[in-house]
Amino acid sequence: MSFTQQLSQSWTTTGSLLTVGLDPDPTRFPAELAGRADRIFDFCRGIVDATAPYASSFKPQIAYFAAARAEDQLEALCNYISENHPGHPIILDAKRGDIGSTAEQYAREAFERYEADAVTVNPYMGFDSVQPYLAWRGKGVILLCRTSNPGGSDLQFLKSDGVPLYLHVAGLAADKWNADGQCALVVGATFPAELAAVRERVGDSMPLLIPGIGAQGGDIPATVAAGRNASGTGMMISSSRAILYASGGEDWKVAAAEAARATRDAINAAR
Ligand SMILES: O=C(O)c1cc(=O)[nH]c(=O)n1[C@@H]1O[C@H](COP(=O)(O)O)[C@@H](O)[C@H]1O
Repeated sequence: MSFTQQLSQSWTTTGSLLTVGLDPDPTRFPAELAGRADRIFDFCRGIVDATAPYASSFKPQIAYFAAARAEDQLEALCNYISENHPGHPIILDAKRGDIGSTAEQYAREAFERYEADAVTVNPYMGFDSVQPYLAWRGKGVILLCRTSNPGGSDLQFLKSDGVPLYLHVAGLAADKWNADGQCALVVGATFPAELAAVRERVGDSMPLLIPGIGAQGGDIPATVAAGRNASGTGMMISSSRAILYASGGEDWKVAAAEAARATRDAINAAR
């Protein structure tokens, strides 16, 4: 089954458009995990099991694992999610971008080493830098379009032929690069007007990964109104810190579950 099909199925079976972002920062872990060799894996496993009933996918952020020399724990986590929550696709947030020969290695890293279902990719270097990911048939390739951070405007809002760069990216993804239906786009919840413009440009079938709710302050009703497709789906609405660190105490799993449930419900109330 392709990533897009997995995602649609997961939206239906879980009744949730929430993606739980896995950005494990050991300085914010609960005291009970102190001193454990595999504490990054243990923390993420606790979060995954607690939030799976309220989420449709998981998005591990590779930098948190690599910075802690914990890529082995990311591998173990991806295996754990596939085995224990097989209906929840894994989106590896890596934001890679490089010439084709190097991109081939990044694609192997995402799809062979970590067995991710989709990966985030920076499209700035053009089609030959994206093609090696698309060569993995059925895998999702999620291209940065209008990112959630304020500095994203520095380049993404520059106009060419009267059209901002982020809409050129949306157009390329929709019209030229999506021959096998593998493309999706990242658009921040912090920019609902641009989110609406991207949805209008790409139509109903392209999934949008939407970070920026929770810790970055994006408005959930405005996000859903701008980003949903005609069936009220089409969105992976992602939250990391607001769920992961809902409590730093003994109740960390219960608090994460409650934050995920509340976020799912707020999204569904706006659909
Ligand atoms: O690709 C992403 O996931 C991403 C794109 C973007 O435009 N903004 C953004 O915040 N992200 C990621 O989404 C997560 C947001 O985390 P929280 O702000 O804690 O929910 C981080 O892992 C970011 O790297």
